[in-house]
Amino acid sequence: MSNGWGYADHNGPEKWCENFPIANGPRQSPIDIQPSGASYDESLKPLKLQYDPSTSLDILNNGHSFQVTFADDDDSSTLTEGPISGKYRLKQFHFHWGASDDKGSEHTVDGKCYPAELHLVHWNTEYPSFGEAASKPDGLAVVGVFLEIGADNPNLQKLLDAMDAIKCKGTQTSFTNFDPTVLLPESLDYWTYLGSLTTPPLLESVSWIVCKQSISVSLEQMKKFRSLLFTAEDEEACCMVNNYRPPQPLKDREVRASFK
Ligand SMILES: NS(=O)(=O)c1ccc(NC(=S)OCCc2ccsc2)cc1
Ligand SMILES: [Zn+2]
Repeated sequence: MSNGWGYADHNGPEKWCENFPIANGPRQSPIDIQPSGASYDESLKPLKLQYDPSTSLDILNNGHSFQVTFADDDDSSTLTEGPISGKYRLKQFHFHWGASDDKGSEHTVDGKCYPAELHLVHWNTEYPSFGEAASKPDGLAVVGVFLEIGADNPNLQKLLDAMDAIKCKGTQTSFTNFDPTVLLPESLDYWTYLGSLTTPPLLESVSWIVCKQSISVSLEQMKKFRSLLFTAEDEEACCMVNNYRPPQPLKDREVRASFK
């Protein structure tokens, strides 16, 4: 791929294996979650998410999605309990979404796609940094939350209001005092399985934690997501939509449920 990976026909998910052969590995993400095939595990603990809003730093259009980055130089914003051991620090959150409401999520549930999916990315403090953790089988933990078309979600509004400032690839702006807890659903029941980053470098280092309950997003709010561009200011504009990888083979993995 001449100009790096993306989501177009010439550089999208079907082509990633050319530069990232792990794309065909044994624990790739996302997957189609089949609730009837998931086994309830009573040993799974409730998720413990403790976020300090003062750790939010900025919001960036990285040319693949937009992400809010957090200060991760201490244990102010962490994920503990749940299916993981130890303490994982929040590094960033971002979204994946579609050009229309019938697609956009990365994980699916019995083949159902959601219009968008939120990923809260954490790294294991057993390791010195995100970069180090990203190459370890237990290095990362990502909490996934589905967005479903419904009522306007006021908790998304601060993000959406920042979109005009990060329309183009490489643009960023300050994004302080934001508590990502407001983006979580009421119930934190979850499915969990061992997988990977869903974008290159597709490293197989992620404990996936996918919430069963979705959060709402309105049609107007989805249009705002779709107003972002994959492209930089000096390039021909290309709308940032369909920035999702389709489900990958489950292979020899189990999906566990924290709920009956
Ligand atoms: N969609 S995802 O949640 O699986 C996801 C999360 C993080 C990333 N990548 C990040 S944050 O990369 C930072 C740079 C890096 C360093 C070592 S490996 C990647 C890619 C995909
Ligand atoms: Zn993601």
